[in-house]
Amino acid sequence: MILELDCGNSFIKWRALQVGTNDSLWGGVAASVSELLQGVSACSKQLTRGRMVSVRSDAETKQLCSSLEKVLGISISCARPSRELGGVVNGYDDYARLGLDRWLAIVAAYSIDARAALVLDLGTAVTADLISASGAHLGGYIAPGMPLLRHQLQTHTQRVRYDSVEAVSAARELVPGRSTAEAVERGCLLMLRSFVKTQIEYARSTFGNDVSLFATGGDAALITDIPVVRYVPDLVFRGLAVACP
Ligand SMILES: Nc1ncnc2c1ncn2[C@@H]1O[C@H](COP(=O)(O)OP(=O)(O)O)[C@@H](O)[C@H]1O
Ligand SMILES: CC(C)(COP(=O)(O)O)[C@@H](O)C(=O)NCCC(=O)O
Ligand SMILES: [K+]
Repeated sequence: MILELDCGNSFIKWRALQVGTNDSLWGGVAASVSELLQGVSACSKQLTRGRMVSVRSDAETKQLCSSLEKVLGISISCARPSRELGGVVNGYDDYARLGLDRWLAIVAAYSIDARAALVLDLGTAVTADLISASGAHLGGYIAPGMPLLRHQLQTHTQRVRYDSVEAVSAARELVPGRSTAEAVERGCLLMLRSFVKTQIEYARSTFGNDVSLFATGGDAALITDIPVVRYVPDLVFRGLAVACP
């Protein structure tokens, strides 16, 4: 079995796959390395190798990779930047600076549908990337995601305070908020959704209606009701399989 790891800025997503399939028998979301090891321990005996993508610093990525290799007794290959992969050409002036999670999501989107696409990834940051029908990455956008939006308000004000239980129930609707939790959660959610809708309008004005809209990331569920957005939770993992076959 192969261990796949996607190290974002907030969480490490992982899953274990039977080699040659896309069916994961185990998987999870870990906030720390110890939580990751705890989760992986259920299937660690069956692992034969691993592959990893990380947007953390080179030093942290290297350290994480080598400690996992040691503990699990497998070798782990790490996705590296490239100018071209799977028929997609990286659109950055300096291709190595494009976030690897963005790059792999783009490559995966094009491997699913070789046509023009908008790829949205909603995590710590929210990113939007455009690909032409011929596989040219046109570039993209980076904005704060939900965790950063609410955190900025809480850290730069004195009275914006509420607990996580209030936050969960506040976000169920979008009508004007009648408490701090409702006002902030709905305000941030509206910002996020407006960003996404603007990206969709831009993609349609660039490519016409012949464009696929992909969404992934831990907060993608917040926008999947927007018509024709295709939610692919494992988009980054699918790209990782192309980068590290
Ligand atoms: N099981 C989960 N554990 C943690 N966060 C989750 C989970 N499911 C959804 N989320 C949401 O995912 C967001 C983080 O998304 P993610 O794509 O993991 O970010 P990153 O790649 O930046 O680490 C959080 O804001 C949280 O609301
Ligand atoms: C934009 C990101 C911070 C998104 O990270 P995430 O929200 O998935 O943790 C990451 O892709 C990154 O660090 N990119 C490097 C800068 C760039 O893509 O231009
Ligand atoms: K992201």
